[in-house]
This record gives sequence, structure tokens and C-alpha cells, in this order.
Amino acid sequence: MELLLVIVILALLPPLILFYLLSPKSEGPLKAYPLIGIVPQFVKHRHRLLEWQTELLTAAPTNTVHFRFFGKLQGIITANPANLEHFLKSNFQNYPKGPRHTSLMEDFLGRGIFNADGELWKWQRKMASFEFNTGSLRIFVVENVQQEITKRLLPRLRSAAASGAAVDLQDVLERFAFDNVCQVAFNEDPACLTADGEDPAGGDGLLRRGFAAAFRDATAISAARFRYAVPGMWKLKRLLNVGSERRLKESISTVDDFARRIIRSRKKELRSPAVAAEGFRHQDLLSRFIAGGDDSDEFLRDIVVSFILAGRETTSSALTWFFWLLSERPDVERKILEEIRSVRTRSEGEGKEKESFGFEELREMNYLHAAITEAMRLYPPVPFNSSFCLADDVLPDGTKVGKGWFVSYHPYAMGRTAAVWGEDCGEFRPERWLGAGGEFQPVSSFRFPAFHCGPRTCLGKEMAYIQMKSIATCLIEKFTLEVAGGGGGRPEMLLSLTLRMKDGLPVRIRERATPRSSSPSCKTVS
Ligand code: HEM
Repeated sequence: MELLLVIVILALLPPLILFYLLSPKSEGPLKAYPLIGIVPQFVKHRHRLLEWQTELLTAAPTNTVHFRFFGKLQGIITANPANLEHFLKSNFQNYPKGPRHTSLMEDFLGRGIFNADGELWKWQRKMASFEFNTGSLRIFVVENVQQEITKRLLPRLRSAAASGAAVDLQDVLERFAFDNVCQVAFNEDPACLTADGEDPAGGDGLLRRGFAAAFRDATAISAARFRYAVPGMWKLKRLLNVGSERRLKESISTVDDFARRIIRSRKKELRSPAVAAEGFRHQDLLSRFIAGGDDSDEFLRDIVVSFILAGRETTSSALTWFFWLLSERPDVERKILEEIRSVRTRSEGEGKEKESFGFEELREMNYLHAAITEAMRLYPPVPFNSSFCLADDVLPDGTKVGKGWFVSYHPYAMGRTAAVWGEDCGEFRPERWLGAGGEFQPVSSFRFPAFHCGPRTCLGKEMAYIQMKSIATCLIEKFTLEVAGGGGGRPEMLLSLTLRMKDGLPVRIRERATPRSSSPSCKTVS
């Protein structure tokens, strides 16, 4: 009898030990399994990662959660402003982008500014800051934006209004931003917003549009590498040249061809006798880098790709969500329209050029500025961002961080965290950004990190606002937009490196009846 008991116990022991070892342990709000960590939950929620992480972060006591994946891959995600200040500014040296980021993004971004650390980053930052801080750049940006609006955006929207056909606003805004960043950064006009069939560049125009599509695919596939539940799986696919990795290789090859054409043309122009005699005529970013040191085509290709990435999907993402929010909130749209009309009336009274919005006039539009910023609070174009921890550390909220961990912040969740924005955090309320006199009141970038914070903060913020406010004023003053098939709730989100809409934003456009007989247009810059 006793022997039987011993046999039964011995037989039961291994499965019991196995059960104990394999059963999940609670790690905050998550259950982590031995070896595979939280992978099962990650896989379950992978189609709604932003929302799932937001639920976890907003429920966590200090809005910080520990995530453990396969093997050693682990780290924390936080929505706590004090933590952001610590790792993005005070202890910046301990939190570079790190080897994981570099390896995931290297095929596409090379060693451009978004994928560089240490001296290589510092040098690029210095060169680029110089360019972004020149007053001439602001003028150049305003001029280019206005030209793109009058020559391309308005005709395209007017023809859509006349035909009654729906247009994908996200696509239009991406094309706009792409043209604009190429003109400002490389003095090249890809003419992507030109209506198909009207491209003066003919076959070359098609090539440019192929480039834009390849760029979008390369961005999305590279971003998806961060979300593999099995780390390194993408490397196997790359080795075998199959699936998304094969498409990535093809897209990058198209991007590279076009980037090299831009570089050749810039170099040729810089060598031309006229430019040599005058010195730098075009102080565009690429020309500065060519003159500034490493002018190898490989390195310049990385510069070109980085700046297109910075400019192409960010402003278009912000504006796409902004216009969708407006479609739900006619009261906000009405206030913006009133502000636009009052600025126009005032500038006409001062005898300024009647049909334009220059930099100073855009600056007067506090309510519009607040509404666009509020849209980015709820739908930050870069909704999630990561650094790498070099040495063990403790964050201000008491969270321990180990060497080699990822340390990420989550602007999307922060916009929905009551501890950061109050109980009405989920509401689209531009007024929260305005002082008693109606002036725009910025907040700490650690609370509103849409443009990042600390030494790596966005260099294109002013350029982005000029572009976004110019487009918004023109669209709202001249047209009414109706979301086609609207009433179906929030459009589905698509997480690339930026926050896009999965099916775009189809809208029907009508010309707005203006209170005056002559409809003002955005023709010139004051
Ligand atoms: C609404 C528009 C924009 C938003 C929300 C935005 C946001 C950001 C964010 C989150 C970063 C940090 C990226 C990282 O390190 O991982 C960043 C960096 C940067 N942005 Fe922007 N950006 C916008 C528009 C632009 C534009 C139009 C440009 C100019 C072409 C630009 C140029 C840059 C550059 C050069 C950096 C790199 C800074 C560095 O690493 O030192 N951005 N931006």
C-alpha cells in the first residue's frame, strides 16, 4: 500500500512541477509565462496594440508597465511625464536608440539621424539644426507651402468638388507633405500631388509616384519588424527572401534609386559654374551635408531617406485625424472659421495683401493652433517611441530598469491618462490649450511629447505647424468636407512608424459659400 502511494506521488510529481514552472506569474497587470513571458497576450492583442497598452498603462498605479517577451527581451512602457523627463533629458546619456533599434531599422534608414547614436547623431543634429534655425528657411517653407496649395491642392479639391467624387484626404495630405519636404530639404519637386495624367514630367512623374509608394511600403514593413512576437523571425524571412521581407527589399531598392538621382542632381548643381561663383544659392539641407564633410552617396542616401520620413507621414497623419475630429465637431470647425475670417478682416484693414495668409497671420490663429495641437494630443503622429537602457537605473516613479531593457513612452496613452490631462482627457477640447485671453498656452513637452522631448526633440516643429495651419486655413475657409460613409465610428487605425488610417479618409468636398462676393484664395504670401 505504502509502495503504491510512493509510486503515485512519484508519477504525479513531474507534471506538478511542470505545471508550476509553466504557470504564469503576475507581473503587474500582466501574466508572464516562463520562457515566453507575455507573448500570448501580446499575440492576442496585436491587432489593437495601442488600445491594449493604453488600457494597461492607464490602470497601472504609476502609469508604467513591465513587458517581458522571449528570452532576454524585456523593458518598460510608461505614460508618466516624470519618467520621460528622466530618460529623455536628465539621464539622456544612459538611453540611446540602442542596438535593437539600429538593427531593425538599418536596412531602410541606414545610419541617418533617426537611427544614429553618439557622435554620428551629434554631427547630423548640428548640421540639421543649423539649417532649421535659419530665418530664410521659414520664408522658404511658407512660400513652398503656398505654392503647393494654389498650384496643386486647390485645383485638385475644386475638381473633386465639381465632380462630386469622394477623395482620400489622407492620400492627398501625404502627397502634399512629400512634395513639400522634398522641396525644402533637397530643393527637388517630386510633383506627387499633381493630378494623374497632368504631370508635365510625363514618365518621370510616374517614377516619382512609384518612389512615394515604395517609401510608404518600406516604412510600414520596417515598423512591423518591431511587432514580431518571435524576435529575429524577420531575419529568417530576410535570409530566405520571402513575404514582407522580399517586398521590403524591393521597396528599398526603388527608394535607393530615386534617392541617388536626387543626390546626383544636387551634386551636379553644386559643381555648376554659376553656383560655384555665387557660393551657396540654395541653402537646402542636402547641399549643406554635401559641403559639410561625408559626401559619400551611401551616407547622403541615409540623409535623404531620414528627412523624407520626418516630413512625409507626420503632418499628414496629424491633419487627417484633425479633419476627422472636425467632422464630428461642427462647433469647433465653426470657431476656427470665425477666427480665420476675423484675421482676414483685420489684415485687410491693415492694407495687407488681401488674398494671403503669411506667417504672422497664421501666428495670430490661436484657436486653430490649439485645435491642431489637441488633435495631436489624442492622435499623436508618432504614438509610441523607444530607447535602450545602457546601465541599471531607477525611474522617478520607483520603477527599476535593467541594463539592456527597452524603455518606451506612449504619447497615445498619455493623451488618455487622467493623471496627465484630467478626467476629461478623452474629450476633444481645444479650449484646454487657451489662456483667459484666448492665447495659446504651451505645456511641458514631457506632458505632451508628440514632438519628442530633450536633446532629440523634433527639429521640424515650426515647419510642421506652418504647413498644417496653412492647409487647414485654406481647406476650412473654402470648402466643407463630409466624411464619405461617415457615421460608422472612428476610422480603423493603422500603426506604421506613424499613426495612419487603415482605409484612408474618404471625403466629399463642397465649395463653401463665402460671406463676401469675391472668394479669397491663398495665392500669395505677405
Ligand atoms: C506633426 C509633425 C511632426 C511630428 C509630430 C514630429 C515628431 C517627431 C518625433 C516624435 C521625433 C523623435 C523621433 C525619434 O527620435 O524617434 C522627431 C524628430 C525629428 N523630426 Fe519631427 N515631427 C514632425 C514633423 C517634422 C518635419 C516636417 C520635419 C522636417 C522635415 C521634422 C524633422 C525632424 C528631425 C530632423 C528629427 C530628428 C531629431 C533628432 O533625432 O535629433 N519633423 N519628430
